[in-house]
Amino acid sequence: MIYMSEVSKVYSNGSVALADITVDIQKGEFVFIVGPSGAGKSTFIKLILREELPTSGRLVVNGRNVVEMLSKDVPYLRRGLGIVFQDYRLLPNKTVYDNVAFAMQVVEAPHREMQKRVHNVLDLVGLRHKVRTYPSELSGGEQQRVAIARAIVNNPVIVIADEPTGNLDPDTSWEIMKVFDTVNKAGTTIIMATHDKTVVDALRKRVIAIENGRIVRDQVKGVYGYED
Ligand SMILES: Nc1ncnc2c1ncn2[C@@H]1O[C@H](COP(=O)(O)OP(=O)(O)OP(=O)(O)O)[C@@H](O)[C@H]1O
Repeated sequence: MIYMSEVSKVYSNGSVALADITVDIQKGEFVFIVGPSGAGKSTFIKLILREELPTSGRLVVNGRNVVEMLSKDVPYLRRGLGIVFQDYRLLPNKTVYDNVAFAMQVVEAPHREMQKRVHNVLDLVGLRHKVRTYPSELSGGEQQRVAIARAIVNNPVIVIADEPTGNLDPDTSWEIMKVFDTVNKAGTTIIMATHDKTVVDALRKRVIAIENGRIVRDQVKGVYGYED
């Protein structure tokens, strides 16, 4: 699903964000990316999304060679990827329904199919009753559930989440993690960068630890491994 071979990323200011990363993530896996601030976690995610290109190395995402990909093919890559951010990034002037539907309009889905699918994913995240609500009228946890609904509405093969529980209290974080677990059990690969020790230690999923741009640990039923 995701294959990196000897991938390095040096930003134009000379900052070495990733060095010699080799990793293989299979379909259906749930992977936590952990490590200290500045270790390279966000850069790892940006390479998968092709927001940044590796300086060297090979990178294949969902069967596509990301390094040699033409710019015009990037939207096809991104259609197979769902993305969830720490700060939700919902459109404030659109309802819950429209925030989720918008992701399907972009790919020109037929109207009926869209309605059905949007209601289905809002059911899955437990927010069917909030379809007409605006983001400002929702709690942080509810906003994040809308963001997850939006990320999965087009049936992506991989969902990538960058600190999705970073702004949430522990109880709400658990609810969000349950939603991710349900999405994963339905077969979607999940890659999540996080500083949430409680969540990582409780779920015992694969843990990849990055420090100074290098993978220092890759555990099958891993733990967070840091004190913060
Ligand atoms: N656009 C950029 N230009 C130059 N250097 C960058 C850029 N983005 C990140 N870096 C540097 O690359 C290194 C890795 O940063 P990255 O954001 O990937 O770390 P991180 O593990 O996600 O950190 P955090 O947990 O704080 O989000 C850091 O030294 C950072 O300063």
